[in-house]
Amino acid sequence: MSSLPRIRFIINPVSGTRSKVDVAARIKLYLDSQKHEHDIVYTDYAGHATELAQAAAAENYKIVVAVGGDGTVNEVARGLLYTNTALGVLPKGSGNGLARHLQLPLNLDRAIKTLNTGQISQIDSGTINDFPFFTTAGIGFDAYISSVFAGNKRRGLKTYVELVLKEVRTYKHLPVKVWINEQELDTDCFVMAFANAAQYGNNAYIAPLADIRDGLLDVCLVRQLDFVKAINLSYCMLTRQLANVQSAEYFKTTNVKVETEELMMFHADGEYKGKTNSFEVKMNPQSLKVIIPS
Ligand SMILES: Nc1ncnc2c1ncn2[C@@H]1O[C@H](COP(=O)(O)OP(=O)(O)OP(=O)(O)O)[C@@H](O)[C@H]1O
Repeated sequence: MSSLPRIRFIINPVSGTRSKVDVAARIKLYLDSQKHEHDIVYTDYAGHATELAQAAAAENYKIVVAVGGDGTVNEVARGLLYTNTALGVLPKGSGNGLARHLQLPLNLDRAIKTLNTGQISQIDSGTINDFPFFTTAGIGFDAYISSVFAGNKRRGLKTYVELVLKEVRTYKHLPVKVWINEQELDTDCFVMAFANAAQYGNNAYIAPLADIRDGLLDVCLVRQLDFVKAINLSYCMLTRQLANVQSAEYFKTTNVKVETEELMMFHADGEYKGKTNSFEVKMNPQSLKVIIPS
């Protein structure tokens, strides 16, 4: 039996908006077979990627590569938390927030080649009510958008922007109580984003100061929003200026608690998780190994 380090590719066959290139053929072409052995498995259902990743970690695979969008990355990464197996990413989603934050190539062939030459690095992860996240979690408007997007057959940035512009006019802020950095705030909340990585994906920077290795959560609170402020906020997100705009408040912390009278929606890495009225968000420093460009 060969003693080369092993890589498992976990492909989500339903992710992505782009044409389906033959990923298996590209891996065969560009992965250095002198350095690694590899196998490829496909997910059969939502949640399957976590089981496949856990099994690979238990068998001491060196790297498990998520082939899909941030939903697939989340499922694979969850299965690798606190193990010796590193996460790789071949980005195939519409946002690719973690891949962009880690400066991984978005081009498939170059992303495969990075696995030959890359280095292993440790990053933080977070949890919202015990659901792990690696880029962002949130309550309020962004969770609402995740819930609508989840039921939408059309994917991609254009669909997402159209949805935000339509829904922002009618979505209402709610009163919340927040415990953060030994402060207690009674405030309105249109959206509260908890960021491990700087962006949602698509270079929309909700937390431009976020460092994925600092053990800290970057929190962005927007108390109220109207259409004009929303345009300004979107511009600031795309130009990395959100940490110092008037319509948003920005905090760095290790954990946050939020309580609401009315049920509020929440998401982890853009996946809608449900509604509740009590939230606890925490950091898990240095909890995941990832492979990044050298
Ligand atoms: N075989 C499968 N059948 C149905 N759903 C699956 C399958 N495998 C994975 N999933 C689910 O597909 C969902 C979407 O995956 P992912 O986020 O990777 O792609 P995407 O939605 O196209 O990308 P993006 O979020 O960037 O738009 C995940 O929540 C995952 O649970």
